[in-house]
Amino acid sequence: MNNDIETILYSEDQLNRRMDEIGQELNEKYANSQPLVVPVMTGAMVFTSDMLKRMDFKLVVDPIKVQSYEGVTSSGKIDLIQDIKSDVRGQSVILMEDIIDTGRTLKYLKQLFLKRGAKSVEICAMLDKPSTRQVALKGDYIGFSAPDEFLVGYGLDYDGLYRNLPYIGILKRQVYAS
Ligand SMILES: O=P(O)(O)OC[C@H]1O[C@H](OP(=O)(O)OP(=O)(O)O)[C@H](O)[C@@H]1O
Ligand SMILES: Nc1nc2[nH]cnc2c(=O)[nH]1
Repeated sequence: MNNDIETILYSEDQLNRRMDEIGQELNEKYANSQPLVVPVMTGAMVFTSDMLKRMDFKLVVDPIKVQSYEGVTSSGKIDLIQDIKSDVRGQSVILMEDIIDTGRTLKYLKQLFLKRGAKSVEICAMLDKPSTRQVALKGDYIGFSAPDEFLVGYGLDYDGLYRNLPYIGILKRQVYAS
């Protein structure tokens, strides 16, 4: 285990097993449609690439990049850094995320796509922290309900680091308190 990690919360095996289940749900729901899958970069990169291998329906992938965190705190302001290329009018959109925390990022993106004319917008996230929600936002496909801790690994970063860990763990406080 990486030295900066306090505890592993979700092992690679647990993540894979849960993704198999979510994949089945998505395959049932989207069997006869062709959704636009939108990974919210950069955090959703690892989760999305693993989930895509479990999706057996026709789909198009078009990433979007937003940012709102400075260190371990939400700035409360969403910066749209790189937009999607597709026209979403009449499309079913699946937003892919590593984590829902305050809910601000996904609320902003869901509203943005609905305003642009998407037929539907669903949310698929590996983690959800319901206890830290600041705005009303519900995920449609959720891997795990997580505690109020700063988590890293499997796409989740602190200061750009730890995204490549194959598991999700709690970052030691001394790493970001120093
Ligand atoms: O529910 P919220 O409080 O809005 O938090 C969730 C967002 O925070 C992280 O992104 P971040 O802004 O750190 O950028 P990143 O994807 O590049 O890691 C994460 O990937 C989500 O997009
Ligand atoms: N790395 C990381 N990014 C986040 N963005 C919102 N919550 C979190 C979290 O717990 N960890």
